[in-house]
Amino acid sequence: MQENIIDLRHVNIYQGNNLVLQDVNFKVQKGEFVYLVGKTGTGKSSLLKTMYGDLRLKEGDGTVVGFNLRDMDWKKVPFLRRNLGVVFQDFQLLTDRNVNDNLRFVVRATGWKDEKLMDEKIIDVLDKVGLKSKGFKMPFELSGGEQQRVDIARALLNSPKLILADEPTGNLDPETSDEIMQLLFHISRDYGTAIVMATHDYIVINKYPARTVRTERGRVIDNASINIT
Ligand SMILES: Nc1ncnc2c1ncn2[C@@H]1O[C@H](COP(=O)(O)OP(=O)(O)OP(=O)(O)O)[C@@H](O)[C@H]1O
Repeated sequence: MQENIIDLRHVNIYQGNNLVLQDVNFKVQKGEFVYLVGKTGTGKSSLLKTMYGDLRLKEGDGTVVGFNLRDMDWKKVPFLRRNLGVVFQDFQLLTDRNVNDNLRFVVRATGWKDEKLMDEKIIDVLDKVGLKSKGFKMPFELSGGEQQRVDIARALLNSPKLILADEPTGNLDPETSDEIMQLLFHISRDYGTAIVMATHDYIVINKYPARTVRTERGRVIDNASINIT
């Protein structure tokens, strides 16, 4: 049976009083990889924010990783966040501590108590992103690509069924973007993690084809042709 990791039905998304996207119908299944494209300001980030609980769902119905966004108490947002990973363009690592401590900060904040299990998990996610030997490095000692890998490792800490990535290759050179794409596709394929990735990078999409969804004139268009920009 197909498992919907995301299921939005007739959702209207607002920024303040402005309707940014209307009548959004969007489903993503287990392990699926989906690109989210669209001109700047058309609502890609707003759609992602709705799915990770940063924007409240006021109209329509939606479930993400089993959480009902419509009826969700704000207090439940941290629980939603524990069940999905978010990756940003600008990495957002804590600059005053090393990689291990960046990851430890997140596992502690999400309720882990057992130090040994925490250490094992940190080694596990660093291994998954190819950075097992870099745990003691400070963020400034890492390249942009390595910092993005740490950000992805952080997103993997709670073994999520879904990763939402907002332009994860936006700050990277083409070769490093390529490595990050290979890593994201590997995570999706081999761990069954659904990934929704907002991007402007058509070179990446052409090289790593997948279902593409576009925000345009207040709508979300599924299976969009990537040739129309
Ligand atoms: N915090 C906010 N308050 C008010 N309006 C906002 C806010 N954030 C975004 N908007 C508006 O909502 C609309 C959609 O913005 P959004 O950031 O979702 O677009 P986007 O497609 O992700 O753009 P980009 O490709 O530049 O990241 C834009 O008109 C933007 O100005």
